Amino acid sequence: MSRVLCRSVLSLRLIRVPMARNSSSFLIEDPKYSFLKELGLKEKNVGVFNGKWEANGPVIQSYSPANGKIIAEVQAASPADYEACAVAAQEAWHSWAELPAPSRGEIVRQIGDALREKLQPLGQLVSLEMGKILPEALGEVVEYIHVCDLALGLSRTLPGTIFPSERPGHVLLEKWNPLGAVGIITAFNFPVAVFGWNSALAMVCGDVSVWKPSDTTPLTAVAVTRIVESVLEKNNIPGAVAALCVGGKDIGEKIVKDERMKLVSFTGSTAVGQQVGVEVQRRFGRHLLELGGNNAIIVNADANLDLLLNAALFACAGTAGQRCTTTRRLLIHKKVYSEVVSRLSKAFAGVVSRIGDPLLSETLIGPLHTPAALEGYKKTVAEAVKQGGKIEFGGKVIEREGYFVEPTIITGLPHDSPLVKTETFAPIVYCIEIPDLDTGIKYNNEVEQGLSSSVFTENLGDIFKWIGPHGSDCGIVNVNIPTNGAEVGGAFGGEKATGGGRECGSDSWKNYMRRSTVTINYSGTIKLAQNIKFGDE
Ligand SMILES: NC(=O)c1ccc[n+]([C@@H]2O[C@H](COP(=O)([O-])OP(=O)(O)OC[C@H]3O[C@@H](n4cnc5c(N)ncnc54)[C@H](O)[C@@H]3O)[C@@H](O)[C@H]2O)c1
Repeated sequence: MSRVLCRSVLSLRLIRVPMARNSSSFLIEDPKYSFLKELGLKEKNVGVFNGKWEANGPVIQSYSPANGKIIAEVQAASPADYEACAVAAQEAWHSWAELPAPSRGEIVRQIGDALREKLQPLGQLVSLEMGKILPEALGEVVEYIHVCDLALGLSRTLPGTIFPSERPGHVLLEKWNPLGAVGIITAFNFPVAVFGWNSALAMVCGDVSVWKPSDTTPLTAVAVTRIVESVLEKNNIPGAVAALCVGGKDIGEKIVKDERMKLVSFTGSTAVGQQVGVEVQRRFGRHLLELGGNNAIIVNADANLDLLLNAALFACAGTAGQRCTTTRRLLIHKKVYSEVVSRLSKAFAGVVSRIGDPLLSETLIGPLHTPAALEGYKKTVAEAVKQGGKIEFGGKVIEREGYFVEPTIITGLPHDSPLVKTETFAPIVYCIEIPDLDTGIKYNNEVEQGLSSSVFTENLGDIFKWIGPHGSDCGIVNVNIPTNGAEVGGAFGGEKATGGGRECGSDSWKNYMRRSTVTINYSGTIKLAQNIKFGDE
């Protein structure tokens, strides 16, 4: 319910206007934000890159959620601009796919280095435009750098298996080839990393991409694309290998329906992802879905509570609850329930004074991203109270400029209430008492989403139960760490309504390639498999 409301209010934020005449009040002109110019951003930016920067669509004003002020403007894509991107990307694919994978890896390595050079200003931009605190924003850029490193190694190790053939004089092997053009649609909350996860692997696999970022983080997308462009240009590679198409739902829908986009990698809400999945399937395209989460930590009776509380503070309140992996449910053993709720409330109280401007070093929690998210938070808190929930801590919007709320702990709601089973993208955690681990696992698994989960325990047997067939049904199954903060290397993604996609590590490269099973006969005679005799031979 709150998601629907969020979406309708969000659209109010996307004020599409003619280019503003008097733009002197834009934050980009404030020397405090000089890092924006270090990234090549201006008051008015072009949001479409197809090898050339040209856009004819509506103008989007990008706001800082910390103060509601306009940072700068970005001209988004028109339908014709999208078409130009798709055509240019396809054209660029021919030469890109012919480059040996290690040469493509070398380009991705250089992108990693170019990101290292711009780490600080790019992190600052993410912090200003998305609202996460600077250390987390820098971490997000570092994730892109790490995935470039991973992709570089992959470019020299992309496998292909040879199987023993049952036929003499035959070779049976698997050959992996690039897909072609890939559409990448990303969410607001990881405006750099999620593109990086997809782009770096897709590039070494020999694919080109058309990226449609969230229309509330368009400046970050322009800055990232400029960094990638600088490397492509230096190496005489067509820019459309990494095309950018800033836009809203309209451009997203074009990508989803476009048969030229062999894979659509979509990161966002479950509601939109479900439509995307169905539409892409309708044309028998491939999809990679990274959707919503409703993540739980189980606190066992024997949990190390110091460790748990340290983890839970970041997991529940960090990023103002705007990670897909944020902990939204704490399933706490009855023996330690009261202690955990009381100590967590104290920990939350300790960070309230450190909610504020995400660019300041003392800040631990920044704002929500939009006024719509603020409304979603208020609505969920009000509904929880109406349904008999108790606000143990927080529950209020902070009266100051920007979209700030208190991290919130709610007790007293049934484990299976619709509110508890819904992802509200804000720092709200429900505490639920459990009699034992089995019940905790049952509650963990009863929500529609299946992204991340964690148990805090010192018991080896419980750990193996948790990671086994009757344990957590999520894609990420942690022990004694928060549900959030994944590292590059392991596959990232979730089951059920989280979409089933995997990115960023392990064998997720397979998403970006097609597999051919090849049988080569060098025997000089035709032999059928299974020794079948056909005709009179
Ligand atoms: N599982 C993951 O890896 C992961 C990572 C980050 C965020 N998320 C999820 O994303 C959500 C928050 O992000 P959001 O608010 O930006 O999500 P959203 O679903 O509102 O938007 C995501 C993207 O889809 C585009 N879009 C909207 N309608 C579309 C349509 N009909 N067709 C194609 N594209 C369309 C948007 O413009 C945006 O670029 C949360 O649910 C969060 O859990 C998941």
